[in-house]
Amino acid sequence: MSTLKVENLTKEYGDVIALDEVSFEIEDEFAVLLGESGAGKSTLLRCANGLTDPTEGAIYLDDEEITGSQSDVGMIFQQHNLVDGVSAYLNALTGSLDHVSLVRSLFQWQPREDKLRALEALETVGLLDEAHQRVSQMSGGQQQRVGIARALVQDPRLLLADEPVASLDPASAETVMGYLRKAAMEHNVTALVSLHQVNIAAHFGDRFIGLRDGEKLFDVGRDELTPELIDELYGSVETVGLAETDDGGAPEEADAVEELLEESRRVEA
Ligand SMILES: Nc1ncnc2c1ncn2[C@@H]1O[C@H](COP(=O)(O)OP(=O)(O)OP(=O)(O)O)[C@@H](O)[C@H]1O
Repeated sequence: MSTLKVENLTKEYGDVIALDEVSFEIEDEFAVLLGESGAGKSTLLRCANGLTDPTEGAIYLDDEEITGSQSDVGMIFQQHNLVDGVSAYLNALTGSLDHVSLVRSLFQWQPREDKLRALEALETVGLLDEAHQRVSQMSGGQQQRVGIARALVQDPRLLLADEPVASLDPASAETVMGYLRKAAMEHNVTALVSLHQVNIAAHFGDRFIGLRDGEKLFDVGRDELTPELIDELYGSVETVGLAETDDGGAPEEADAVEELLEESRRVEA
């Protein structure tokens, strides 16, 4: 159970305003950051992870201001950032490196509870049977699941993921997102995930925050994410490469999103 509060967050890089007074609060939710390239998604996640200092405003995790890298914030990257030559298990174990050094983890001189946590995390992402496989021999989707396990071993209060499935094929992307959501739910962790793929976002998110040119365009729940909002967020159809229907009506992806949303509402009803 955790609350992430983003308060009037502004980040400037010289003349570029990457984030402009963005505010929202998420609590025990699986929230998705949407927006086209350059909208400010990565900058917001970097501020939430303490990797970047805001120019103005602040981010709070359970009322404590985030000021610098925090061990209770787990981060999942697009390029898994794993150690290739070693097993999934040892990679997961490195999630607890705030407690002990890399050398100790490689020689497995690690507390028993950390080892158990690494195995439990691999089980959460469906990789317990592959624990001793080298990550270099795993698929991109499996590697990303190891990345999720590693973040879980940190025992985080907040999970952040920056385009975690951008480099995966659609089927693997769905699988990885399923495990990411399961990981957040099972561990009661608030999650903030940036995604390009609107259909995947609609399938997995509880909450959607749309950024455009560094400003918050919307902050809506599952029932309120409409094709019109998506259109407004991405501007022209060409911008996101969506196909327009023959009659010039709603883009095909917007229709697909609406269908997905209806389906998830039916399932929840
Ligand atoms: N270190 C930096 N120095 C200067 N400008 C930066 C830096 N990082 C980001 N920017 C600028 O800030 C704006 C927001 O970038 P950001 O990477 O947060 O967007 P994004 O939504 O994550 O885009 P993408 O989906 O392409 O990663 C962009 O105009 C970008 O060029």
